[in-house]
Amino acid sequence: MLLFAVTVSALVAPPSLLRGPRALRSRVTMELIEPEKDFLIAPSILSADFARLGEEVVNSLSAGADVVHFDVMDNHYVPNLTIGPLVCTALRNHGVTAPIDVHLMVSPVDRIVTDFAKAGASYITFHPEASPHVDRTLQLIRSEGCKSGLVFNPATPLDCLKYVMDKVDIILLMSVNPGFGGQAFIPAVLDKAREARKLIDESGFDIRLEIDGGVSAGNIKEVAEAGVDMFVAGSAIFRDPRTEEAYKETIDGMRAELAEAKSTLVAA
Ligand SMILES: O=C(CO)[C@@H](O)[C@H](O)COP(=O)(O)O
Repeated sequence: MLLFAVTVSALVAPPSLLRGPRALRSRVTMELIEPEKDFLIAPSILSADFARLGEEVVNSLSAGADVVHFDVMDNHYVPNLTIGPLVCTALRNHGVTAPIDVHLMVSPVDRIVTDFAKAGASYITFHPEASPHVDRTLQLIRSEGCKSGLVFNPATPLDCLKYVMDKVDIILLMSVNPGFGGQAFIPAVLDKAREARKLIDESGFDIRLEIDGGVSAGNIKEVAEAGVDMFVAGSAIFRDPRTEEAYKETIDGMRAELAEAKSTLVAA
């Protein structure tokens, strides 16, 4: 399993961030340091209680989550409308220091990238169908000091990846059709995960393989064994009772399954 290396260049604030306030600048650069773990768990705040968002995010992180998954929907690229850069800034101002993984389900993409970088995004991912110039958008994200990534819907092939492998830090496979939480996992995506894992390993680049949709303690082991190392889970984590203890129980259950997956992977 590949881990991200933290490079010196990744820690240097790009010119656009240097225009921002000093406090924000140091927070943003700090959050580019990824947790040194084989597997990352990223609760999707789409299923959080938005009336208590700061508290919900802090509880999920205290419960053992690694990354905050931040779903941005525009009611154009996907049939739902959620949150933007102001909410990302609000989470940073609330004291959230974990990496924020911004999943853009918006079209067009480019004009919102800088705003999210300034708001404290750590990763920014987008759908290739939503940007006419995929290579340029990936470069833009990195030039803003964030880790860049592409998102593939369940029926979207990975074809374009081979041309931009050197420009992605993360590949996100949707295991549901984007737009809503609480949908059932689409098993055909497991084959795509194996395909993506092969591409990553053959490329030699440090690239995370993330999955999003219908992930729970019940299927996370199988997903990890297919080569995934970053797991978004919304409704499996943010559910009643909405307490840190309940979130910890769920995340601990996922980690136990991941430990088993790791044994299988090491033995193979
Ligand atoms: O991006 C999306 C949906 O478009 C996801 O992040 C969902 O929010 C995941 O929710 P669950 O399927 O885990 O409930």
